[in-house]
Amino acid sequence: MIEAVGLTKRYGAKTAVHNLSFQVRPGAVTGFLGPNGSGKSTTMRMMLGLDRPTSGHVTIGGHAFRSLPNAPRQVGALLDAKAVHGGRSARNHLLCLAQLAGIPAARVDEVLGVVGLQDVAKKRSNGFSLGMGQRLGIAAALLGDPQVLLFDEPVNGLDPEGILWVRNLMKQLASEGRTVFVSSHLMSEMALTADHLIVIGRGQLLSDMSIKDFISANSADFARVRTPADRPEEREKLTASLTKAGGGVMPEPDGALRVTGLPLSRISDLAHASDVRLWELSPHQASLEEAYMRMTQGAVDYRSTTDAKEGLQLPPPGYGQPGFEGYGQPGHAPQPPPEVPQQGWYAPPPPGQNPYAVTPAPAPTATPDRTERKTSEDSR
Ligand SMILES: Nc1ncnc2c1ncn2[C@@H]1O[C@H](COP(=O)(O)OP(=O)(O)OP(=O)(O)O)[C@@H](O)[C@H]1O
Repeated sequence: MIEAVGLTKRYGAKTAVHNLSFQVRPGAVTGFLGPNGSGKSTTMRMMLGLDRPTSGHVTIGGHAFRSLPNAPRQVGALLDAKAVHGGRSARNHLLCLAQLAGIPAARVDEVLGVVGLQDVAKKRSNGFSLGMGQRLGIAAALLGDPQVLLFDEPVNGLDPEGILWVRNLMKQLASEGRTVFVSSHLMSEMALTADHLIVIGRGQLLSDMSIKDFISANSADFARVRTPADRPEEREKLTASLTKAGGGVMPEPDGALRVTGLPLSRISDLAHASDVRLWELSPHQASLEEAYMRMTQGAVDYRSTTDAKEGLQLPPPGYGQPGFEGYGQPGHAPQPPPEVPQQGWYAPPPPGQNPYAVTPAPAPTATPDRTERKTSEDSR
């Protein structure tokens, strides 16, 4: 198990990680998500003893990484796949690592086979593609057959077959009872791979729960209802009936109705009782990506200047605020979205509390330029 307690890292005036506390349990794949610059790599580096926390601590199996006896046999990590000596062959690179950790050479050939690099094992790694480099990094992480594995963007540069392979590998490692902690920006992939999610924004914990709970806590499920296009009066009759029954009703641009607060069966019964025919009645469940966008909307440092909100619907006034009673109230005209402490495009806020909607995070200054990384104890 990995445990972070009050973990904080400051680089001069810059707070990269602020008071993070969470546990990563064995037997599951835990996804580590957050916008660019939110502190994921910094957190992982502190886990691996590559950066020293300013305050707080992080332990693996109850020990700080630096005091773990024979750490490579207990913890394997892929942080930066390019961190290899390009003049060495894949096999020699792994042999060096194995010798340093007292791991038998036979294990090197074993992991080369596991990651599918056996045919290029004798080739210099500076001729490797991005995907081959990732596979070599994963082989290095697996070398000591460790119980705890950390992967920073493991599918970066992999083709679809490679991505599927990594997904199955992570799941298999977790099913063997290992602790698997993996960061990624690929939400669709995370949704298929991870059981549990830890989400951070601007160095602070935003969420720590199962994927299923995360999606339901950060999405507004609704039903799409469509009545015959040539009978607007049926649409109005149904809107009145659904609203009277306590549902929220909002028209969609294509003529359908977006209904919240009523189960599908109730919508169907109300339509039947009002003598309204339905051409469509379908549930809409948010994807992990939608839920993630809502959760992190106030914690994104870098955004395009082009208008990515095109095509997104404006939420009705009060949406996501305590006391909001649904769509379809009389006189509901689209209003500008509530203030969020960022510029850029807007996605509707989560139904629950968004920490950034209430208390803007202490804003560590964002510097896309990382030239200052050369400072202090950055030992990479
Ligand atoms: N050695 C350093 N010196 C100064 N600032 C740093 C250093 N390392 C990280 N930072 C800053 O800390 C913040 C967090 O960076 P980090 O690389 O941990 O984020 P991340 O979530 O991994 O980002 P990405 O998803 O883009 O990889 C960033 O603003 C970054 O510029």
